Amino acid sequence: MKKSNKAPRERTLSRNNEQGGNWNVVNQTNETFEKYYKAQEIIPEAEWDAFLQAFREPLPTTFRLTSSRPTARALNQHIKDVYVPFLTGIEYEGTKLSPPKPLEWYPNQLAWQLPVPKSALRKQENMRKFQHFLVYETDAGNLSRQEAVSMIPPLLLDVQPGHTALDMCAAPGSKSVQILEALHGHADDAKAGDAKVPQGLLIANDSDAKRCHLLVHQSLHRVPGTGMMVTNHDATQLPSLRLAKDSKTYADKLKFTQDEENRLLKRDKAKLAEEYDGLLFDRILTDVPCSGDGTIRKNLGIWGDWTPGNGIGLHALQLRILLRAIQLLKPGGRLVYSTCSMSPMENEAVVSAALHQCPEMSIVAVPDELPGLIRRPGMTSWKVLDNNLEPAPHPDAPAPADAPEPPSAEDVVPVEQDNDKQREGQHKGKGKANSKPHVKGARKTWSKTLWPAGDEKERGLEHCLRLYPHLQDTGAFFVCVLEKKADAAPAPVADDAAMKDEAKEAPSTAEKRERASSPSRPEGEPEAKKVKQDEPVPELQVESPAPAATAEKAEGKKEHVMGAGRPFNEEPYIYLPGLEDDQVKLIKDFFDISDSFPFNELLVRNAAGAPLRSIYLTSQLTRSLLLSNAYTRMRLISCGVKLFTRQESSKEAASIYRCKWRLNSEGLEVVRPYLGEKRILTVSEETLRQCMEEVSIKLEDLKEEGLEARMRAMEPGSAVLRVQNAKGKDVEVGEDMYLAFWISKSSCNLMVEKVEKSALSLRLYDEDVTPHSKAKQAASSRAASSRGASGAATPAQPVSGTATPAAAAEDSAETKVEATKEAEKEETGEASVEPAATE
Ligand SMILES: C[S@@+](CC[C@H](N)C(=O)[O-])C[C@H]1O[C@@H](n2cnc3c(N)ncnc32)[C@H](O)[C@@H]1O
Repeated sequence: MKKSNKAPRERTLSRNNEQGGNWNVVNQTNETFEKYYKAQEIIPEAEWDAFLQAFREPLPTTFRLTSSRPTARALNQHIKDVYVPFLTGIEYEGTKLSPPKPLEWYPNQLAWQLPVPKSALRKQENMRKFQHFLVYETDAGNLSRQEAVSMIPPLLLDVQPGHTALDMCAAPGSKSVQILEALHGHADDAKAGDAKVPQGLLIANDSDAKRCHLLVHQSLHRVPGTGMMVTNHDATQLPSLRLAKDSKTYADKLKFTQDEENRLLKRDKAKLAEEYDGLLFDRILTDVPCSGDGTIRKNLGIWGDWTPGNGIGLHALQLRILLRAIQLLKPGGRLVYSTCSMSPMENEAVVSAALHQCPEMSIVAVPDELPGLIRRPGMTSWKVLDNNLEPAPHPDAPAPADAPEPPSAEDVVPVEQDNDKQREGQHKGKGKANSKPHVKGARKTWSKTLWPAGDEKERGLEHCLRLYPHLQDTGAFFVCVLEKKADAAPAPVADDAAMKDEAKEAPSTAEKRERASSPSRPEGEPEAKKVKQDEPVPELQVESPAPAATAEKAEGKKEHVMGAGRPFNEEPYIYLPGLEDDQVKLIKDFFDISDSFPFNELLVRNAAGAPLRSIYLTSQLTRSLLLSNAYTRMRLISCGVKLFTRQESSKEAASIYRCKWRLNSEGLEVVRPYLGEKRILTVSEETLRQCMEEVSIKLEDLKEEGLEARMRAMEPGSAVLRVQNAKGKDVEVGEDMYLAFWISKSSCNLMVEKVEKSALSLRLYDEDVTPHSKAKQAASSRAASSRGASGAATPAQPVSGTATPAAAAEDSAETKVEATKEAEKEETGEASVEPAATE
């Protein structure tokens, strides 16, 4: 690992401004942190210095390729052929850099590590090309920048194509993307001629609605999945979804209406069980909100904020989330519990308490999975210490009157380990989670579940994985793989079926009952007993306010009420009547789509249920779910893949096009195996380059011989460009490349998002030849020359915590705000693809 040249215990907090000022320095020490973890003996004494020193080093840059994409292999080769030599020998802070190397434990070596922080990529002129490569390929969905340790939980989840998977706390979504990739299968495993919409299901859930939208636009849009749904629930109260046993139940339905939901409300359980199963999952990820001290290498503010109470405050919420996950897991199913924290209060204590309450669960030892990954065993004993590092008062022992109260989640702001924007100095914990001194009359006791039960060895707690920064130059992480006995009691039908439409109605009696008995048990209730399948968790040994309140407060939105009763204003998804719909019929005919395409799984998103702007595709299972549950009860934020968008054009131009629907790039992969040759144009690499360089090309200007005639012979409208075995400057794509295209009466153009086009250009030609990039370059040189002419002075030193405009611009690219905006434009019909040529 590269050692920093700076004073060992200080690091620049804010991004350096490009003019070279250092303006804020963090003291990277915290005596309580050190004493606490020493007392917990989380690391052998001999490793202590290396452990601590590693936390003070900046985190290397890591990224992984989208394994389900056909581009994965070629792109990996491109990195080896182009970027490894390019980065070899580059100097950073006076030291020659070692080039990127694959993470040896990552399957097929599709993940990479570069021993410089992300901020260095931004700052260093000679690394910019690589930085642009990362930004563009990320936006194009071909790679994800993600912390190395954060890649581990989804890998250990062992998701297989066809599984039903649930990600309980999913935003911003890097792990959901990995799960989706696994559901789709590795691109190399796909057989030629495979013409199948991938089956399987991922429900990615998060309690924060804004973060759910981020999840859709920043992450999931990169790996479009027909079996993908995003929901917005408090994970401790995630409703059990119904699944009709017989597809006849919904055969004629296009929408599950509120009336039907209300009718179901009146059914008794037995009748309901005759018709519906409760949906259970093969795989569940619980990457719970946590205090996040494992991210201290990038969240420098934690150095100042850290207290033992931060971890203790979230223990109750974490346990409730895990218990709800266990209820929703299929017998024989696998569950991964993970945090980016090191405190045993958030890790082993949570797992141990869940195992005690759920004897059908056990820890899976995974020593042979991810060979090459250096891990340390889970702890089998630990101490519960208050903020003064004194033993906390056990609830069974008489506590002195001045004993401190336990910290609660209200006082902690969880850290999101995959937030691209580093919270340097902005960690909001601010050390608030201090165990409060006892206030007369309002005494809270410490939860028993914080303490080891004494049988941690027998329960196999050492099979948990602890990842530490000095082992492989990563952040710290905790991962536990659990499985449910195959012969565990089968789940009864979802008994929360009686929940009413949360958007419009006051909570029903059933809801109130559910909430009262759900994992948010208020303090003072009796001891826990075995949790039964698919019932709200009845009794837990946890003490803290209801999670609905705690999680939101933890997110800093005190007025916001989570869960049932919270407003829900999303548009409904409604299925089209398949080939009975005129527009679907037209699309089938125009694109020559084969009869085997699942036309009944096409749906739209508007209350009228009409194909107005976009047409989506879901998997069969998603369709069954949507037709078995009111979407408001599911709190469905997003689902499926957008396949077709109506191309708006002037009235005059519109008369030219018989079919105004264009194929979306994101849906092309899904629909392509079903397309006949009618709308596919095979072109040369020269034509591809010409299309990349120009916004729109007049047909007579096409250089490829005979191409103009071929295009004129086609009906105007959406088409697909095929470049066979495309080769670029240094790269052999090795696959046929398919790109969305538009042919008008006298011109044509690619229908590919600007960023995706730039990514492709960089990969093929080693430069961005797109008009978008040329325009940007021209604008920046105009700006530079006008600055030169006006003799502008060096900008004033920015105040602490703000970034220079250049850094801010890079940031926004990195946090993909732009991508979000683009995606939103797509939603509103303002497509970010190059406009179709007008007539
Ligand atoms: C550690 S982050 C998850 C990171 C995510 N798995 C990833 O890889 O991108 C924790 C997430 O839990 C969410 N969260 C907090 N309380 C929750 C609750 N009660 N139910 C569901 N999600 C919750 C937060 O909004 C946050 O997005």
